[in-house]
Amino acid sequence: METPDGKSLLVTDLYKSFGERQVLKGVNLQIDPGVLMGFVGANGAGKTTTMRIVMGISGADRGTVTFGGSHIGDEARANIGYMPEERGLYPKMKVEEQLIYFARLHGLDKKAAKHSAETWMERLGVIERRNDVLEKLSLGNQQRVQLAAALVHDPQMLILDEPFSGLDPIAVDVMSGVLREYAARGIPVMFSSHQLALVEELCSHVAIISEGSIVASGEVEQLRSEHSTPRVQLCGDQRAVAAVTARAKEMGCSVQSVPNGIVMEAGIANQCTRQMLRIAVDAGVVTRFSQVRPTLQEIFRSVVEPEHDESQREEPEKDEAKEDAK
Ligand SMILES: Nc1ncnc2c1ncn2[C@@H]1O[C@H](COP(=O)(O)OP(=O)(O)OP(=O)(O)O)[C@@H](O)[C@H]1O
Repeated sequence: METPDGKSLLVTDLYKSFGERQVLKGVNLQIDPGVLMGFVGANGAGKTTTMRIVMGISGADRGTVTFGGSHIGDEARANIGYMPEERGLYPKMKVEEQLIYFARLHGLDKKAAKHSAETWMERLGVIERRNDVLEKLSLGNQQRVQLAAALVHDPQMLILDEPFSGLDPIAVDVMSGVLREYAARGIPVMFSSHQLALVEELCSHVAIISEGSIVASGEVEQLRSEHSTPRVQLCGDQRAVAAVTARAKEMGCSVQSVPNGIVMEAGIANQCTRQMLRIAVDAGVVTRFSQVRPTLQEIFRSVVEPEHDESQREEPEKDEAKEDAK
């Protein structure tokens, strides 16, 4: 495999409307070499539209996309491994034949294409299905082949639209391992997902899109500190928990129950954490006293208003004349 030359993808101020409906309203993204970025947002927020514009499948009304500092064109896109949401393989073609075909399309010679196809079929656990037509495979296995098709040409960047949807836990591990490995090699990786816990576990960076605008982006750790209300968790026996709960309530501190304990907003509690701990220890047994870090789900909820979640609305009919059919 070639050494990547460290290119970044930069998306600047993308706008896109479908008819009267403005679906992208100034999307900005930067994915640097080695960054593994989760692209998250409610249904209809604009993830697929953004990725399709990057890949040249759909055109932007305004805005630019550069890769390695130059305006992105067909040549640069040929170096991107892309997994489209609608997938894009030939159902009646054999797995191996199909992978060799995609590798050849990207310029690999016959021998290199066969070698790469074999490597990825082996790595992704579909080598035994190499002579089966794609449609005979389970959906999860078809997705593994789809990933192989995005990787056979040794891309310099990965853009994957919901690569984890419908995968079993083993396939999730395989997919996660491959994405981590690419990022570790210095290749920028971006994928969309609704599985926030998975994104949180896997990604160094995250971008949250809501109603066509990026509402939060950056390193996951940085977002945690930017979007958190300081909170502390206290767990212990019933007496310890009851004593602290009573004191926290007296102080007007918001308290939430969790198994074997409580979480307090630290705004007030912070000033008297030692006092709280002493009250708990004096009253009973304390098994845990720690700061609570917000999950990606909580950050997501805090930046995406429920009314912006299109999954809670009626979905309007999509334009029949899909742009990619042009
Ligand atoms: N070709 C099209 N014609 C008309 N509207 C479209 C077209 N493509 C997308 N849209 C609309 O644009 C909005 C954004 O869609 P998009 O597929 O980018 O969202 P998404 O964030 O990927 O959603 P999901 O998580 O559900 O896949 C939606 O309201 C969708 O209905």
